[in-house]
Amino acid sequence: MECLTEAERRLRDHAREVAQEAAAQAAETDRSEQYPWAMVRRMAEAGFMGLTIPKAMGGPGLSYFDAVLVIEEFSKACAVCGRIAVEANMGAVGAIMAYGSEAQKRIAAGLVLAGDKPAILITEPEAGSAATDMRTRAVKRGHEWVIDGDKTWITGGGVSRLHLVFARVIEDGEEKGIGGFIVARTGEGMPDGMTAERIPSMGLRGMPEANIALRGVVVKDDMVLRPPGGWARGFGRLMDAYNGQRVGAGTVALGLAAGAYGHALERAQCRRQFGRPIAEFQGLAWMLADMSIELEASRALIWRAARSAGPNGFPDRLAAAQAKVMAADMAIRVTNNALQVWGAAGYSRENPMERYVRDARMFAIAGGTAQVLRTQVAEQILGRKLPQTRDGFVRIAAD
Ligand SMILES: CC(C)(COP(=O)(O)OP(=O)(O)OC[C@H]1O[C@@H](n2cnc3c(N)ncnc32)[C@H](O)[C@@H]1OP(=O)(O)O)[C@@H](O)C(=O)NCCC(=O)NCCSC(=O)CCS(=O)O
Ligand SMILES: Cc1cc2nc3c(=O)[nH]c(=O)nc-3n(C[C@H](O)[C@H](O)[C@H](O)COP(=O)(O)OP(=O)(O)OC[C@H]3O[C@@H](n4cnc5c(N)ncnc54)[C@H](O)[C@@H]3O)c2cc1C
Repeated sequence: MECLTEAERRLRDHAREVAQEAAAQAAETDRSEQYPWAMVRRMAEAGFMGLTIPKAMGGPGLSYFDAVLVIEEFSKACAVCGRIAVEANMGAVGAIMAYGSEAQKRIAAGLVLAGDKPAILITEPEAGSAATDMRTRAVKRGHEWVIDGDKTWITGGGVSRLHLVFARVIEDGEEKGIGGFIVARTGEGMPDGMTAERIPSMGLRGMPEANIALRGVVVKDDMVLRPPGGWARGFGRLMDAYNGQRVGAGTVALGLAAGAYGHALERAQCRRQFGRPIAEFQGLAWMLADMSIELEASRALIWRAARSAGPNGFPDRLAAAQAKVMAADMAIRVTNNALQVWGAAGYSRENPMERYVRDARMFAIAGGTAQVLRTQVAEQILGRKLPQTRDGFVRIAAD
């Protein structure tokens, strides 16, 4: 029941083949907590970085659905590589390809096709779920902008070259809305005014997460990303693009859960207790059955969301949120049960099950928590805003 075209199947099989190399280095990447540079070079050579970059910009111009097929294969093998494939095809690069000037698109395409995984800087210490409370400011000064603020939990902070910084736009002394600012690293160090401090994390340890301080970062006017509709609608249009990354993050959750399930299925058939394979015990057989059902359901929602890319070229907001919530919650259950199938051996750091469990935990937090995304789903199906501030409904009533 795959319903893939011949080209899609070929792409998926190619990714599956290269992902075997990612599998071989996944344990060492986790142990060393080092970004897998060699594997990223391999992914770039094989054409998996910048799949969604249009042909006019030197990319293959593939779809979000094609990217999803690739991300799932890498995530089964090494979830860090899966996340790299997400940010090299969605999120910041998607926003720049949709809204950027020719020059901006060329810069982004050049970096990503050469192997860069861009970073998206939204979250702040006091503005996580409430991202619109961000305090980072970009103040217009002549033909340039000066950015000051603090971002946190920035994936790839310190290794990414291309940064898309979300900031409050201050023009003529007035606040206009939230916009995107492109900051690219040209030399070895961080861009002037930007510093990264690594945050030790539970899973996906080969991917640096960082606090990023922005102190007087200067961005030329031609590196400002101007989504259609003006600054007042800037955040919403940037989030349109971000829906692509939500689908990508859900795909990593799906892929790593599928990887853990594959190991559990094998183990259940070769491990024997009471003189027979443990798969014969109904308690485990039903656990495996539930895992397969949840995986197929998640894949169906992810594929539907990836294929939903509307006229703006991005996946549908409701479909993306539904798919991400389902995949994130599912991955926690499936990886945990897969470890259970392995018994004590699953608890050992000498096999990948405990890594899958740690790696799965982030997807119900990052990219919109499972709670916040449920509210987004509710808003879409009810067709009404559900304000989260205490005075939100009072304000709506007053309008
Ligand atoms: C959107 C929230 C921050 C809630 O904040 P507000 O209640 O202040 O905002 P809203 O009024 O709901 O929205 C403002 C504006 O944006 C539009 N919008 C919001 N979400 C979307 C969306 N998904 N798609 C399209 N448009 C969207 C909304 O319609 C309004 O537009 P107008 O002004 O009316 O035009 C909060 O709900 C939220 O999403 N919080 C989560 C923040 C988040 O996802 N952060 C991700 C950081 S990056 C990351 O984690 C990377 C991890 S990885 O990829 O693994
Ligand atoms: C591994 C990882 C990678 C990340 N990468 C990036 C990145 O590259 N770029 C970036 O900008 N950010 C990134 N983030 C940050 C991520 O987007 C935020 O962690 C997320 O949006 C939640 O914010 P918070 O952690 O501050 O939690 P909070 O917003 O403080 O939430 C704490 C708890 O309260 C709940 N909660 C909050 N508000 C509500 C509400 N209205 N209704 C119900 N429950 C609510 C949440 O669900 C959560 O359980 C990353 C985070 C992680 C863990």
